Amino acid sequence: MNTAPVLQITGLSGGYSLNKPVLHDIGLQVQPGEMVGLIGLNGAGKSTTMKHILGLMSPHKGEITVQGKTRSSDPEGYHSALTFVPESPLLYEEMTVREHVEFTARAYGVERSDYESRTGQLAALFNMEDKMDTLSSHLSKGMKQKVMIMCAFVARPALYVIDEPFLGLDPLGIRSLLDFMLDLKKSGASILLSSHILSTIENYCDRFIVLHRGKVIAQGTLAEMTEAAGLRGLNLEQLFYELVQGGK
Ligand SMILES: Nc1ncnc2c1ncn2[C@@H]1O[C@H](COP(=O)(O)OP(=O)(O)OP(=O)(O)O)[C@@H](O)[C@H]1O
Repeated sequence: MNTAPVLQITGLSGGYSLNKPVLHDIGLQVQPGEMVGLIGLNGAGKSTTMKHILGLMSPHKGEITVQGKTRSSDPEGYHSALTFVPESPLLYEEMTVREHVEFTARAYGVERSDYESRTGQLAALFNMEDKMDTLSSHLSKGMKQKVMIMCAFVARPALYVIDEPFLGLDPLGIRSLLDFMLDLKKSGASILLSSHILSTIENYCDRFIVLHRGKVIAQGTLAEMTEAAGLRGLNLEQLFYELVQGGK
């Protein structure tokens, strides 16, 4: 069956100044119900790609569509079709955990009953039930990251963009997050996930995109990428090492 991609990036070049692009002709897709791992060394361009998807930066060239919409053709439809977990938590110090989650739910037009059941489920899943009425400034680093995750998951958009979510999470939190993402995927959601923890994401992502110095140097399933590189049998970490060392 030929399905339309939820996220499609075509010929994207972009960066922080016009005369110094960081991304060079990026092309990638994420299909419905797919979890795709975006991997690359520090500075490869993963967060910059995500900032372009979120509309925090404008492409120098190329196009990004989410469910067939661009930011310029349908800004509201585009933005309501995705949520984001940033690499570092960004919270309002004077707001409680519950207020953050409620604020996000309202922004995404989540029904009250859905908000209540999802919040209860997420609080239990991430072991945050006794912190729901705590000010964010009184939370630990890992708990702050959990608030960002709960905010992204209280809405049910078509696409979740998740930037290195595991840092700071305890082992139970990491497992809960991975299992929750698998459930979302089964329900048809699409996930673009960046992480350096390759041994963890190897078993969870359907496909991978390898970014190196702002270019896509490989993409596909692990089997497809190892086959294409003539390196069958390697695990993701071994293949990644070979690809980026070879690209030096
Ligand atoms: N605010 C900024 N202003 C100017 N250049 C930036 C800015 N943020 C990132 N860069 C540059 O853009 C390039 C890509 O950085 P980016 O943050 O996208 O990398 P990344 O793949 O997410 O890395 P990491 O794994 O360290 O998070 C780097 O060369 C970096 O120096």
